[in-house]
Amino acid sequence: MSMSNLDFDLNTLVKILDHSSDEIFVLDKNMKIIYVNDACKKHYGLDKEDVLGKTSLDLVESGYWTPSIFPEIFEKKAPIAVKQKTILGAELLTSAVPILNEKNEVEVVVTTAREMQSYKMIKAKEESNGAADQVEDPFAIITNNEKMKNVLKFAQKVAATNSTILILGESGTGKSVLAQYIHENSNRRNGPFLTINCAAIPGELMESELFGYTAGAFTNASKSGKKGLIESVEGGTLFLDEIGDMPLPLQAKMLQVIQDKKFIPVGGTKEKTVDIRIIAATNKNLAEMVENKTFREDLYYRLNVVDVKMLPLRERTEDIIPLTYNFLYKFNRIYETNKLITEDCLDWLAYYSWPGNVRQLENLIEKLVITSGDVIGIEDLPEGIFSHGKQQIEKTSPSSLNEAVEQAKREMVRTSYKINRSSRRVAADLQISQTQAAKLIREYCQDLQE
Ligand SMILES: Nc1ncnc2c1ncn2[C@@H]1O[C@H](COP(=O)(O)OP(=O)(O)OP(=O)(O)O)[C@@H](O)[C@H]1O
Repeated sequence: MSMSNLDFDLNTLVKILDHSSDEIFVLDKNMKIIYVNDACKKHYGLDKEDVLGKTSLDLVESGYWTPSIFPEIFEKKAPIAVKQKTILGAELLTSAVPILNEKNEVEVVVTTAREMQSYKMIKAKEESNGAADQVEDPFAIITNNEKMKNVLKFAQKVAATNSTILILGESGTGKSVLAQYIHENSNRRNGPFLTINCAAIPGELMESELFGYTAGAFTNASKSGKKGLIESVEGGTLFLDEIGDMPLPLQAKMLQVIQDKKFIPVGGTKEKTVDIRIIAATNKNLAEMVENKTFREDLYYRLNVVDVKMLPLRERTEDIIPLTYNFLYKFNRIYETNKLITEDCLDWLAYYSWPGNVRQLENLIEKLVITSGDVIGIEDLPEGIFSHGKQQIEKTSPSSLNEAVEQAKREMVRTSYKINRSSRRVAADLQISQTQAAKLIREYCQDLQE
């Protein structure tokens, strides 16, 4: 893209550079730092103002990073990449590229420094003897969607209280992840977090599993009785997943636990008190179940005091690509691979409707990491991904100007796509933006993928 196509001013350009997660800094011919972006703060703890105007030698001598890269680049006048360590302990992969003038002298040096995340992970894995999972925050919820960010903010607020929370949302949207997130953000975080899937425990077992039983409560009961799961969560959080599947008789007992923190074990007479917080989740329409008398109204209202809704993935499409990268990273680590994914593949993933939500995306990426070659391409994607919104394209002679334009557009996009096979190259070929190219490819070239 030529500069004349850029529709923004210098301030916007500076803003763009400041949002780069890589550090960018530029030196003049005297090794004086003439530009640096905001990433210098996270690498060295220095503000731009502390860096600009200094020479790189000043900063190396003050111990901000080591080793120095610049004397060598002025000598060799060729790009160099080295590993550096900063005063804050960040490990960087730093690449410097000299720009030479007509006399073959170094005019400026453009340097980028990127944190070596994967390197850190490998090291941590070696040091922790395989327990590398601790390095990553397992409770992080990835989202770029404003509504979901508000959900997280709200969840943080209610986490600090002791109130019961009902999480609603389709299957696979991350309800369990949110429940765990609330627990980790609450002052119960050092207590236990226990998930009970109400759909998975048979109805007749659920009562004794949850509430425990006294000695001789029923045939085959253990002689000494048994503590229930609810008691084992003392001081922590109980997550009742699929609460809509809890049998009606048990719902009354659960209501008492929520309201009074009290219950009576099966076969017992003495009430027990517990200090637990309850989070419940469902993908069912509880209000409808109340109407049909399959869910207790009083329990519904008690649960529904604080409710949180997880959005389906199709309503937060901006999360698809960050989640894809996250899962690719995760499974590359698990399977000790280094798979990459093509832009076109990402385009198709972003276009798909994901009826199984985040879980479906996660499962697909795991499968692709296991089964694809070094680069995951369109040919690795399952058929179903392309059938969403599929259009039947038939060739007919145009009966109006609009139709003729449409047909010509389609032909151009299809011809370009057959040759170029990527939205970036089609964009360059047809002189349109990549977003526009991706949209047109989706519209006109679906059959070329199959
Ligand atoms: N925002 C997210 N960031 C990272 N991983 C996520 C996110 N949301 C969901 N996941 C992952 O997606 C999978 C499905 O999430 P989860 O089990 O929480 O969904 P759910 O809504 O509870 O599903 P169900 O109703 O079927 O129990 C999990 O493996 C979870 O780790």
